[in-house]
Amino acid sequence: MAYAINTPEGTRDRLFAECRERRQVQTALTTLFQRRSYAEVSTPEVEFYDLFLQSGNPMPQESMLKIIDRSGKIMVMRPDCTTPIARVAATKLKAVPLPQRLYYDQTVFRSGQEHKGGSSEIAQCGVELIGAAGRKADLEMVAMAVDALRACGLRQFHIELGHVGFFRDLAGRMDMPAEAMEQMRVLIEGKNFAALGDMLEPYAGQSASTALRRLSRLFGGAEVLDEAERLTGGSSALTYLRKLYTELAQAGYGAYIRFDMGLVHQIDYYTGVVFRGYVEGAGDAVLSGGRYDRLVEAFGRRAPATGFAVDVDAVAGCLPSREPPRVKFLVHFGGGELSRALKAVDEHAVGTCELSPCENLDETERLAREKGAGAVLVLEKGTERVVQL
Ligand SMILES: N[C@@H](Cc1c[nH]c[nH+]1)C(=O)O
Repeated sequence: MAYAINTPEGTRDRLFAECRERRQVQTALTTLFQRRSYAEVSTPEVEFYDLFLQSGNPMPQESMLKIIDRSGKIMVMRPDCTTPIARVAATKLKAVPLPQRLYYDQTVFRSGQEHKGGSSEIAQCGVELIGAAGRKADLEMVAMAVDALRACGLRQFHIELGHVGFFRDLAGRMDMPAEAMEQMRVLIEGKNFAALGDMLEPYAGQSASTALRRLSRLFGGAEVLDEAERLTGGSSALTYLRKLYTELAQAGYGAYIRFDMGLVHQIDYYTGVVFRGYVEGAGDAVLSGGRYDRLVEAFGRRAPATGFAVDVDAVAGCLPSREPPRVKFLVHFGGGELSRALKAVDEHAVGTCELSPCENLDETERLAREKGAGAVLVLEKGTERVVQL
């Protein structure tokens, strides 16, 4: 049977500039993470599906790429980095005192984005602060989210803060069946506010329903907290967000912070502050994270935690494209001249000088012209000369 020479749906080859920009973002992020005392961990690309079942199936099953191993067990291509790291923190790192600061530079695999032209392979660089509850840890994480995007070279971006307690509190005040509650969560997550309005129509008499219908408007600067307070009569989630904001603003992060009280992540392990990073003018979030205080416990160790992951390619796609280096020199070298030839390449700016594999100078000159190089450096019998083309 004829074999189609292409890659599976949702995957693609990435060449030159894309790889360079991806590497640039990864280096900027991992350098920052190390500077803040986060240590690198790496987990397998395949995990048992049961790992995600044990942690309460935090993500839709259909988004996981599955493989059956030789014994018939279901495995999944790592759909998330946080769950395996929670497993590691509760097992391999059990004896290591908390808090633990961990970072990763890994790929996650999520299917279902292909129809939107999205990729099922997502390069993520992220951090997890495990074993730290409360305000200071949340402040560290949100500030680092801002610093991470800044370190990548982005200027026009913001971090949207929300709190899962806000929605949970409102939903708890509603007299509504559990399935309707879940349907409502899905509509809010998809920012499908028209359908949410229709769905809440029969509940119009309940006071929390007015606030839920206004969720789409509870989005913007710190004034959103005032409006949310007016609508709901206040909640501990709002008080907490206000405290965080005051301290972030004092530290100079205020201009980067916005609020979205309708922020509900698709991943379901969050228990407190949640946030997303957006670049001005780009649609999808480039950073996502939040507090997850019960995930590590699902693997046997009580440890509140918070963290975030950056979508490396999404950030790279927002950076101004830079001219790739161009070859200016070819080095033509004779017998016994290999070390001098390599030294010449190494001394030139990266990507501007390369060895010629040709045996005679005419061929090297032809090759140099083809490549658009302006000159050939000839190293023979201890001598050196430059042939301009
Ligand atoms: N794992 C989450 C991000 C995150 C890291 N830590 C907490 N949340 C994601 O992929 O969206």
